[in-house]
Amino acid sequence: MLPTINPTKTKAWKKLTDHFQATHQTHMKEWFDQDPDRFDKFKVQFEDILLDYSKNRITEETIDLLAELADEVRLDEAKQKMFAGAAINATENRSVLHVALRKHSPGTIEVNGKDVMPDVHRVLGRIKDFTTKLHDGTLKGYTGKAIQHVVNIGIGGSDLGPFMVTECLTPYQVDGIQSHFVSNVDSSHIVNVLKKVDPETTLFIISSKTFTTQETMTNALSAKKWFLKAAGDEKFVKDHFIAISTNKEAVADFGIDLNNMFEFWDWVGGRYSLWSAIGMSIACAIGYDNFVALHKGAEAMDQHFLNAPTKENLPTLLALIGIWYNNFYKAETQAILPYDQYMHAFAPYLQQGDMESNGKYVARDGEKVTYETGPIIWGEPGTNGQHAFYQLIHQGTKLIPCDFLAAAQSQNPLDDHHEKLIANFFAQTEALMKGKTYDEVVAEFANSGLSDEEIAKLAPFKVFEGNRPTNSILFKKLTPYTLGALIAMYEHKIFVQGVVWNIYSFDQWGVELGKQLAKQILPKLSGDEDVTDHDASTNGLINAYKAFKKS
Ligand SMILES: O=P(O)(O)OC[C@H]1O[C@](O)(CO)[C@@H](O)[C@@H]1O
Repeated sequence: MLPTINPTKTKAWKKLTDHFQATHQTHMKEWFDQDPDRFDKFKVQFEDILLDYSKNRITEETIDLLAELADEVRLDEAKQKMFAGAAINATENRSVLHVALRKHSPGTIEVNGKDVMPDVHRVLGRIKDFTTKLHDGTLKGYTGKAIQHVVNIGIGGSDLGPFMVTECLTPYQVDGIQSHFVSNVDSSHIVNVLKKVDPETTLFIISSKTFTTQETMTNALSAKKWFLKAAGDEKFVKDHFIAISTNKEAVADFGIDLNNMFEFWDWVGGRYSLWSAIGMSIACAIGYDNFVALHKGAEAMDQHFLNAPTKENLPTLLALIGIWYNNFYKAETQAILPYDQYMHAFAPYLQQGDMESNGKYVARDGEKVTYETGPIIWGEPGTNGQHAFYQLIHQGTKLIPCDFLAAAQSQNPLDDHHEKLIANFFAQTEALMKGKTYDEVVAEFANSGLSDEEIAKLAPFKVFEGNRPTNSILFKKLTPYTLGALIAMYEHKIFVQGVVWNIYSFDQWGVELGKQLAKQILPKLSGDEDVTDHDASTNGLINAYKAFKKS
């Protein structure tokens, strides 16, 4: 169990509140002007990943006080507990061991007195055997043709992580294999995918921790029906359907041969499961060795997180800076802005990772918190975002801390595309920090031919306050290893924030009520009778739906 410590009652919190009052009106530009070493002071490099956090509204004292806060809430103890397999997910009485899934170095990790590592490596061995057969063409469909299409059917953590990684690592895709993902229960999703694949050469991976999730089970049944329409015999299902789950009975009930089931365990949270057999679709897409490289990057980040002091610790720094804005500046959101088209699914992935983990208003003692917890996560790849929502980041009324991410080496070098991309990244963070003063704007009008009066009218619209915070995360290349490290960095950032906010980051009770009510509403959508047993709005919507459907 993690201790219950209200962060707002710590000495550090009080000091941070005073420190905020003393510093929040200072423009970052002043700090840059005063200190030519500011970049060197506020940058950390871990292997090929550089974090520049100098363009934040912080001083060295801010970081000192945030580090004190981390100490007072006993962050180190919480880390040790997670890595040692303690049941820190107390509301479900479970360990939280995604770090065990990517542990390739020797050592044991025990859950209830049993070392989990042999099982982890046994399943990894099965993934290796399976994907080797897929890639050498010995995995055949019911007519003897080699498998060419891999369709992952899952949702939430059983989709977002594998989809994001597969997209990020598109350049590593194994020749001859095409990956597809189906998540939404909206039939358009599966119908569109099924149009692109051939039953003779398609493997369906049914990914669901519980194997009860409505969306996944509905899509899986539709896939099976579609397949049987072509194959004609249940005996062929075993050649085209595999299951990734913790629930053997449900997998068997669905009709999947248990030899085709790849297991994981209840100590793996859905949104932390891409490292487990849930990553089968990743290994199918990029090959087992690259899947292991992804693991190894994450494992290296795990060790860095566990051992590096706070001020050199990438996940911890990102977490504490996030707390500074969330709780003292009252920023409501956090933007994730990868300057990398292959990372287009990174922000949606982190939406679940972060918001399902830290979107909680109940503290570890069961009382309602009196302070802000998890931010709203959003974002799009640059430069597309620049032409959509950056106006608001630059000149809107809201403070939006942003993480900018990019690789120095392009996966597809072409003329000066990459230089232009990177120039935009650097320029945006510079503009957000510096802004543009009234005098600078007026000076730009020098040869415009406009009168002083016309200039004075226009100038206010062209002023940028600046002082808008960014983290810059620059890495050498988006390899499997580096991607693994980046994902683990964000996972641990989320962990640190949950520890400080005194909440349980590894349950997700907040998704249950909607699921329950959907089950109640479903049968009422058929039949002619008017529905009257919900609130007026819900009754009205159900009845309007039925009327539209009939008409
Ligand atoms: O893997 P499962 O059990 O189908 O669950 C899918 C997703 O549903 C949730 O339980 C809630 O949306 C997520 O936490 C999880 O990743």
